[in-house]
Order: sequence, then C-alpha cells, then structure tokens
Amino acid sequence: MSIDLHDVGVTLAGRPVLRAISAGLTEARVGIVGRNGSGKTTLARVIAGLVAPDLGRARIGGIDLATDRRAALATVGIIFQNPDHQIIFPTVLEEIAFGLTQQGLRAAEAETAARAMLGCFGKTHWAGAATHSLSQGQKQLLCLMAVLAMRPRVVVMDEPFSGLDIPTRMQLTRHLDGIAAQIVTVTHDPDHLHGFDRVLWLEGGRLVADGPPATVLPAFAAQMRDWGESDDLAHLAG
Ligand SMILES: Nc1ncnc2c1ncn2[C@@H]1O[C@H](COP(=O)(O)OP(=O)(O)OP(=O)(O)O)[C@@H](O)[C@H]1O
Repeated sequence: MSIDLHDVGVTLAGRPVLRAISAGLTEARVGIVGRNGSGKTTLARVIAGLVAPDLGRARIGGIDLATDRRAALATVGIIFQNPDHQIIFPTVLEEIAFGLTQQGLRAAEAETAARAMLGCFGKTHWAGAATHSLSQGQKQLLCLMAVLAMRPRVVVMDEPFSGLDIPTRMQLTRHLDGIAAQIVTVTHDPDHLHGFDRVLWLEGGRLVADGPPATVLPAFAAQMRDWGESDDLAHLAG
C-alpha cells in the first residue's frame, strides 16, 4: 500500500500538533519515533483515518480515510497504546467477532472467522475467556488478533510494547514478523525498530528526519542522549 501524506497539518485545541508532514510510505515496516508530545500518536491517528488533517491531505492507496469510513475499516487497523481503551466486549470471541460484523459478516460467520484467527495464534482456548481477566500482554495480543481478523492492508500500532515484559514482547514481535500487512509502529524506543525499512522522526510536530533506520536511529539516539544529559528543561517537548 502507499500511504501518502502531503503537507499534513493538524491543530488541536488551538495548538499546531503536526506541521507540514509530507512522506510517501510504501515500505513494509515503517517506524515513527520522537519524544513525548512530539505528535507521534496524532500522526498514527491521521494514518488510520481517525483524525482528519486541518491542512494538506492523507491518503492510503488513493483513499481519503478520514472521509470514507467504510473504506477505512476495510483498509487500516489501529492498535492503541492502552489495550484497555480498545477492548469493549466481555469475552475474547465477542471482541474479535465485533469488527467482522462491522464489516458486514453475519454473526455466525464472524464467530467462525474469529475462532480461525484464534487458531492462527494457537489460542483457540481463549475463546470464552473474560477479556478483563487477561494480562496486559494478552490484551495486546487480543487487540492484534481483533485487528488482523479484519484483514487490513495496513496496521498502525501505537507503542505496542509499552508495559510488556521481555518474553511477552518477544512473542508479540515474532507474531508481528509473520504478518503480511504493512505495519506502521509508533515508539520512542529505537530498539523496537530492528529490521524496519524506514523511520520517521518527529520533533515538535515536524518531520526532522526520514530515512533508513541505520541513518535515522543513531542520530535520534544521540540527540536523545544529549538532551537527557542536559539540565536545560527548555528542551522538553510541550
Ligand atoms: N485531543 C487533544 N487535544 C489537545 N491537545 C492534544 C490532544 N491530543 C494530543 N494533544 C497534544 O498534541 C501534542 C502531541 O501529542 P501526541 O499524543 O500526538 O504526541 P506523542 O508523540 O504520541 O506523545 P507520547 O509519546 O507522550 O504518547 C501534545 O502536546 C499533546 O498535548
């Protein structure tokens, strides 16, 4: 898929949060890095069609997802930073089946497809489990399965590893490695972007670097270290 961002600007509560972001993203794995408040989540939401740019335009495969919600549901899935903000149903099966019914499947078809998705991850025994009883890592995996069940061509993930212990993170990474969809991952941790094809670095809502991880990540890490060692809090993102 081609994610086309052309001069994207977003203003929230009277403040510019994204400014003149332009990029054509066709790579399979794209990372978005930046400090707290740099605009990463907002850009992820623009790409997922949840936030319409105030300036410029954002399209995926030529479709403007902010105005065509039906196309958005069929094309792109988003996994939020906190799975508790995403999960709404009492059981795992219902949670996965919901998106499928939204896409037009009958209840029985959706349930069959949801069970098949659980099977892909070796989790058929989770079907009747109460969603509130899952650990954070299990909830992240549930959100991933719920999104993948809808067969999106693009998956946007906002800090998918926050709050996960190392084994859970490794398991989730293995699952993600096998996914054919284009993945856009937001993170402030360069270590989470091994094997990625391209990295966008945001600072104060602007794109300050865009290129291969081997170029962008060392520069980003060096700048973060510099600011971390400085006592001048004027560097803090607002
Ligand atoms: N709904 C909103 N209304 C007003 N301001 C907002 C809103 N959402 C985000 N902002 C502001 O926009 C800026 C960018 O926020 P965003 O969440 O996109 O950054 P981020 O890089 O994802 O941060 P973090 O790493 O802390 O999650 C911040 O200054 C934030 O306070």
